[in-house]
Amino acid sequence: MTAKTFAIASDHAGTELKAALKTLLEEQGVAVLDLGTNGPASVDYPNFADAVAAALADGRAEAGVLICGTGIGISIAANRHRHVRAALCHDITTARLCRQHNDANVLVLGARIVGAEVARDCTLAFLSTPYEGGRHARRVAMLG
Ligand SMILES: O=C(CO)[C@H](O)[C@H](O)COP(=O)(O)O
Repeated sequence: MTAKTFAIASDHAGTELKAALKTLLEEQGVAVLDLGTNGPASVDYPNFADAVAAALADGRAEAGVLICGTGIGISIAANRHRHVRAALCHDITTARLCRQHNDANVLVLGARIVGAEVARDCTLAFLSTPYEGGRHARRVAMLG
């Protein structure tokens, strides 16, 4: 992943994890565009998936991180956008393979499912793993 700027967003279930991952990304030299939410008030995760999708579409960011309670709803919402390949990851292996095989451009995490250390490992793997292309390119092209 060669993204210079990551867009990051979560619903109310993911604000604490979002803050931690924002710091982690910045420590890795990545610029972070924080699209909320930033308080404890209950919000609707599709709006935050749409915000990250819009940032990718208009070039404000090259990749994204999305977080909700399970990661499921926000990944469903994100993948409604044809330019988004959002991957819900639960461990370092899925975070690595979603880059190598799927050229995922959005990492999705469930804040109520994975612990903070696993989420950090997933983020670092996502950040550091390049897309392999080759046989995967034909399949990824079929997604768009
Ligand atoms: O995981 C989620 C969607 O997939 C949401 O974070 C979850 O549904 C929010 O639930 P609640 O309103 O009870 O906090």
